Amino acid sequence: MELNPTIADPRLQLIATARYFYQQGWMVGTAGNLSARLADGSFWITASGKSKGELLLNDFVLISPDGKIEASATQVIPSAETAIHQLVYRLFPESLACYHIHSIESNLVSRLVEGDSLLLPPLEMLKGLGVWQENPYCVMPIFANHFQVAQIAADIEQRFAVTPPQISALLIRDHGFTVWACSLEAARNYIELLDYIFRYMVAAIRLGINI
Ligand SMILES: CSC[C@@H](O)[C@@H](O)C(=O)COP(=O)(O)O
Ligand SMILES: [Zn+2]
Repeated sequence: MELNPTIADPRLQLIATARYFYQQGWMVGTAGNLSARLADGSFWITASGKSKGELLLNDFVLISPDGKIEASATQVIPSAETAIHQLVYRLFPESLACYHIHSIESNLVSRLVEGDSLLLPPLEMLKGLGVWQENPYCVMPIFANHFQVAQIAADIEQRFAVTPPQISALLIRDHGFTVWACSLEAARNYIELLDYIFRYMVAAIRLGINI
């Protein structure tokens, strides 16, 4: 089936964003997945196993809010991490985009602590993530990277029910990170801001600067 773009179809924007993330080295070797939610609560998500640098319109699957496939081209299956996107849209219904990337620095910083929280340095860049405080104390949740993605989603749901995240982002140890936002542009900015913060942390440690 050929899936034609329609008005308010986010797929072309997701294709451009995925190409940009791929060029940054954040989605190499088919890694990562992007989704965008529509007004009716369904969301377009990247198909599984596609090179994110050269996505086509047919490399997306439309998922209903309850997780059913509403539309897809033949021979594509939704991202293996669809359950996490679905959960994000359920927990944060104002979100219109959810992006997941694998950057080297996100994996390095996920090993800086043994616990389940990463303290981010009090950089000005935190304002871009919505943290407007003098000397901000901002902690990012870390989740274990289970082989079963459903287990990662269950862990996220359980933890966020008790402790909502300070920022719209989560880290999966030795895997990558996921952000969500109320627009596609804001989600891209969150990815860039966190990448900057993680690169800063790695560079600071290399220089022996206390973070
Ligand atoms: C390099 S494969 C990585 C995958 O296992 C997964 O973590 C990922 O981010 C991409 O999975 P996908 O099913 O293509 O959305
Ligand atoms: Zn992943």
